[in-house]
Amino acid sequence: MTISVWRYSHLVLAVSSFLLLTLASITGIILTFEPVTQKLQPYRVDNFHQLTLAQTLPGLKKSYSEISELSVDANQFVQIKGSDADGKNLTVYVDPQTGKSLGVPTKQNEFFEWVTALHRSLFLHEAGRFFIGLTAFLLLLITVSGTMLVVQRQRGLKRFFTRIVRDNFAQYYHVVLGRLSLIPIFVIALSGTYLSLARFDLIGTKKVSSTIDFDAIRSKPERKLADFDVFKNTRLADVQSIEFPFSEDPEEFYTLKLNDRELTVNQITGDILNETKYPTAVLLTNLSLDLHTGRGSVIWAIILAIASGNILFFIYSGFVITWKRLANRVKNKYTANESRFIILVGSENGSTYRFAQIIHQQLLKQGEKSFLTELNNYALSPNAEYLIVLTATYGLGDAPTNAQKLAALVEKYPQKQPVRYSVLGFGSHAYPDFCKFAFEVNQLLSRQAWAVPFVDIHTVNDKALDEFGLWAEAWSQQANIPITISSDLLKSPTRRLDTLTVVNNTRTSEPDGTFLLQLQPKSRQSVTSGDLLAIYPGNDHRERLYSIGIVDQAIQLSVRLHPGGLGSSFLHALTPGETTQARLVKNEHFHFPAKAPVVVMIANGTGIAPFLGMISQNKQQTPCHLYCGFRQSASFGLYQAFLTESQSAQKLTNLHVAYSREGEKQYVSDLLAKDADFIANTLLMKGVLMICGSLAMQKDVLELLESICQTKLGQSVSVYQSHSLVLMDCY
Ligand SMILES: Cc1cc2nc3c(=O)[nH]c(=O)nc-3n(C[C@H](O)[C@H](O)[C@H](O)COP(=O)(O)O)c2cc1C
Repeated sequence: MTISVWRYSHLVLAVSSFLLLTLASITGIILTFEPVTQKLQPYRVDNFHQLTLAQTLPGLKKSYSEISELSVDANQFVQIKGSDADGKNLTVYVDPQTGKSLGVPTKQNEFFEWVTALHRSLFLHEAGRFFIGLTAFLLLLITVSGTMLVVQRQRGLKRFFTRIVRDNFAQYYHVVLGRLSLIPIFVIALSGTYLSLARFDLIGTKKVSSTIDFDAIRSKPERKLADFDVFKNTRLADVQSIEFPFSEDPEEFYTLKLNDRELTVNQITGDILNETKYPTAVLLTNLSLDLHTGRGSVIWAIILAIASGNILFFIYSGFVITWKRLANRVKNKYTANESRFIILVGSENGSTYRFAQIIHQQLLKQGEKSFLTELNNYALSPNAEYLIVLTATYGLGDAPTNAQKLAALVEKYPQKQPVRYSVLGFGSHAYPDFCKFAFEVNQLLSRQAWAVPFVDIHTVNDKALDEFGLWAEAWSQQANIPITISSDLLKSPTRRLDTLTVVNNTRTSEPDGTFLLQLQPKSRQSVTSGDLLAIYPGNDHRERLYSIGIVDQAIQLSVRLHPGGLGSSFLHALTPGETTQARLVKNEHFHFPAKAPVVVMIANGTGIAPFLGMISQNKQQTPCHLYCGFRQSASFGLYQAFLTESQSAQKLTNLHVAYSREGEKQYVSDLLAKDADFIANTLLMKGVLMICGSLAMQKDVLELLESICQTKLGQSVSVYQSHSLVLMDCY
């Protein structure tokens, strides 16, 4: 069963019962004070549980001239009805050992009486009782569906009580308190339902009345009450009530209503004249009353009050959660057919929509036609040029509910024109399959003939605004459409620029125009290979990002000069000793893995930059294999000496180079295909593959990795991506 079935049932049940549930909870909380206040009355004797009828009845009979009935209530207060020496009727609480009067019972407090009537029947008699019974039943179903949701959220029954990942206040405490009060709420709901069924005689609670053989009643041997076996063996704690005989006639008898049976006892001989066990339904009704009202135990009454308070919180937090989800419903200005930008969202709890809205609104503000919808609404979009997918991951690395149909729809509706796609995954490292569904979507799109990779897949951990900002910058740079994430959304609104001094610039005239630039930040920076350097060549919003490697304690960039290119021309012109302003951006997901047994680096062109730094910093000599591709051997010349030296220093284990325009005319993916077994083994032993370079190379490599993973490991590459064993930083 999917998560949505439980979620929708939970919601529908909650919506249909919340008014009565609120009323029942409030009145329920008030009513739990009744047993607590009653228990505080001084009518209970200390050794109540040890007393037998043989120890108590003779004394009581002596103390009162006539007793018609003795009863023991849920508070274990003993009450007798009878008359005193003057023949005056009395009803008193007594000490069952001494017969001493302890007090006169008072009528139920009027306020409690009023609240009880409201709680039980809404002052509507039978109709009200029916609705209250129905509410108890709905609460039972809500508890069951809620339990299933927690099981799914926690990924199995075994992990039911393990740590809960904090999403937002309402959601977090809805689950935390739900788990804690699950049992008391279940008991409240089940006992309430049972009591209602019993009230409407839908459960056989009729007691079978006893028949007595009057001819068999003996009047000898006469015994004292204290010697009656049945009285010796019956504890006061097991008694509900005792009816005393009217007169001394042997045909008049004691009727003992115990907790589980009814006995009639000969008043002269102590013989048991009849014994009737109560049906199970009656016992269950009594148990339900104890459990539902907390009448027997102060501690249980307090637990019930807390659980009822929690029900009120669930009603509130449930509405907040639903409100947030509904608030994300989108009203589009343009249709999907006419829009140039299609933004598709996969979200379970709605937060991803907030991010999608930022992009959507920015595009609209700039006069672009943008259409925002959920992934399940994927369709043909004849004017689409850009497709942006923002999606969360749920369950065991699964699709959110509103994205489950995507794969089928993409197969069914291939776009007719090329569309540039970019996927942004939202997830949390608290789950083992980090952003798995986003990687799957990326994989799915990469297989479509019409889909052109535009910006490398990015991920956002725990809704981190800076990670979202990083993707937005990359996308905006690539599309040349300024997307500014407003200062109130990004926590670090003002860009803090660092001053960097140019240490070296090779400014080579390599055939493909590649050069190496080394920069030294003025202030000490915690920067490492794989991080990014953002430059602002035009001193305006236009930002260019470069992957950096740390070589000889300086920041090293590998840049290809594009004729007329804004960023590359700016960097190419920098001369040693000159200073420039730039921003260092942490790029945690592409750092050299601290614990991997082996690292395979895959690059083409200037994508080698971060790897040069990682190799240079590989002092612990983690086995490193570099697969890189260039157009011709001259392009590789820039790095050759460094890499040979690193091999001798055992910072680099193996080097594989492909040239696309010389010799065998190979691509980096051809080198990998030859070493398919090695690649599969690397993943198997939890080694890490890192890919940096062009998106076209990334697409080829991912296709190859998918087939290697499928054939040799029986898994999709997205599984390894989601476990951070395949890391990518492509552009
Ligand atoms: C029950 C549950 C399961 C989740 N499973 C995963 C998961 O397998 N992988 C992951 O990266 N994130 C997982 N997440 C985290 C969400 O994907 C992340 O919080 C996301 O930002 C939520 O987006 P939304 O509010 O739009 O649904 C899970 C969250 C919840 C509540």
